[in-house]
Amino acid sequence: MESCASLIAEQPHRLPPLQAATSRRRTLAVGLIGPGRVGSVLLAQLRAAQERLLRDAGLELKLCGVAASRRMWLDCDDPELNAQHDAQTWRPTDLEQFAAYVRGDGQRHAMLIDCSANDAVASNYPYWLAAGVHVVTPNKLANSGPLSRWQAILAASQHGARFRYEATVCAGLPVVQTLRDLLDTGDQLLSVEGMFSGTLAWLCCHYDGKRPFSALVREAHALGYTEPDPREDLSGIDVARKLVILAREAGWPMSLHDVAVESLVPPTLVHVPLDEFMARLDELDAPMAARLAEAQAERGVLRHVASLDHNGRAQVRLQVLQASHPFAHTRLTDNIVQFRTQRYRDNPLLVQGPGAGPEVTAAGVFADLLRIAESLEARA
Ligand SMILES: NC(=O)C1=CN([C@@H]2O[C@H](COP(=O)(O)OP(=O)(O)OC[C@H]3O[C@@H](n4cnc5c(N)ncnc54)[C@H](O)[C@@H]3O)[C@@H](O)[C@H]2O)C=CC1
Ligand SMILES: N[C@@H](CC=O)C(=O)O
Repeated sequence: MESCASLIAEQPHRLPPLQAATSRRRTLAVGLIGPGRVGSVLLAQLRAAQERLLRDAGLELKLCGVAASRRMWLDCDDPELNAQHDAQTWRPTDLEQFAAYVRGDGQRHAMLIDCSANDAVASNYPYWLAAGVHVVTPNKLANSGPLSRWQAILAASQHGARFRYEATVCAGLPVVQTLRDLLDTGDQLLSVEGMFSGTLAWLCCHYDGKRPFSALVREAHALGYTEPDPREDLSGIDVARKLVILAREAGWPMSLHDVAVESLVPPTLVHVPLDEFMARLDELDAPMAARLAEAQAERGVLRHVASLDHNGRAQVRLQVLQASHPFAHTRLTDNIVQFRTQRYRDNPLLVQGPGAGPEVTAAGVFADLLRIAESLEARA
């Protein structure tokens, strides 16, 4: 990855018939942090949509910069600068400088998209929002981390700049927005139950004893379903974060330590470096074979299930479900979220579909960008 131009390569796209020119032309300067599996797909999606958005919606997306953990590239969208070698070579990552560059003189609309899984990046959100820069992210650490930081982010987003994070829960599925709509229209959340891990859903569907569990984890990692460190998925922490995000959305001041989590990571592998964990993945095979045998003896299936209720009870665990259970028939990376509310007390509201993978996650982030863009006033 040497140049920004190569990070956001041209994508083929079909154009719909020309529509009326827009009366509300807006420019949105965008900086992307974390061009990994999700971030690089998002860049391709944005690049592919740029011309259509300008023509059909009057929205000019200016892709101003990309920052990875050690290197950043600025001026991505400036053809004149792109033609000059120097402007396109990387420089060491400095997020303060990066944010200032994307924000510009403060007169234009600006947005930072955090596609990292990094806590230090999330710590910047209150400052970026306070400086008028919109923030969109699939990174769960801000919403499920320290309560005081999350409250600082909410406070900073009350003054104009907006913060959106739909893809933090079940990737591209409309889960956060569905809950927001229920609450904003006066409903009350009673409980949430479901399957919130695309990785664990995929592993449970594929694990029938023919291939070792470790081989399937490696495949899920290669497919981009797992977190950068798959222990986040296997330990149940990633799902616990999603429960905390939904609980806080409902106004319940919950934290990670309030969630009872069953981990599938053997204690001997919890603290080893990621490389060593991946090399020793086969240590998961015997305990998982025992869990599968238990499920088969009960004529059931293994499913990774989580729940949260209005009394603050929250848990994440691997369960044996009978074939008659609605969660037993999910496919591939399917997530299910079952909201029980005052209105949907007897017959819960369900959201279901693929809950992991770079394409669907990037699209969830992109949709957040568009919702913010819809609310922007005309400004060059
Ligand atoms: N893969 C999926 O299906 C889903 C992922 N997510 C979230 O999306 C985010 C990205 O996931 P992946 O793309 O799979 O991860 P990844 O590991 O492929 O990419 C992460 C990127 O962040 C960059 N990065 C790390 N620390 C940084 C720092 N301090 N400053 C700037 N950049 C930094 C890395 O260089 C890398 O490019 C994570 O927060 C993950 O939880 C959310 C929903 C679904
Ligand atoms: N690793 C996560 C990705 C989405 O949050 C999962 O598998 O659900």
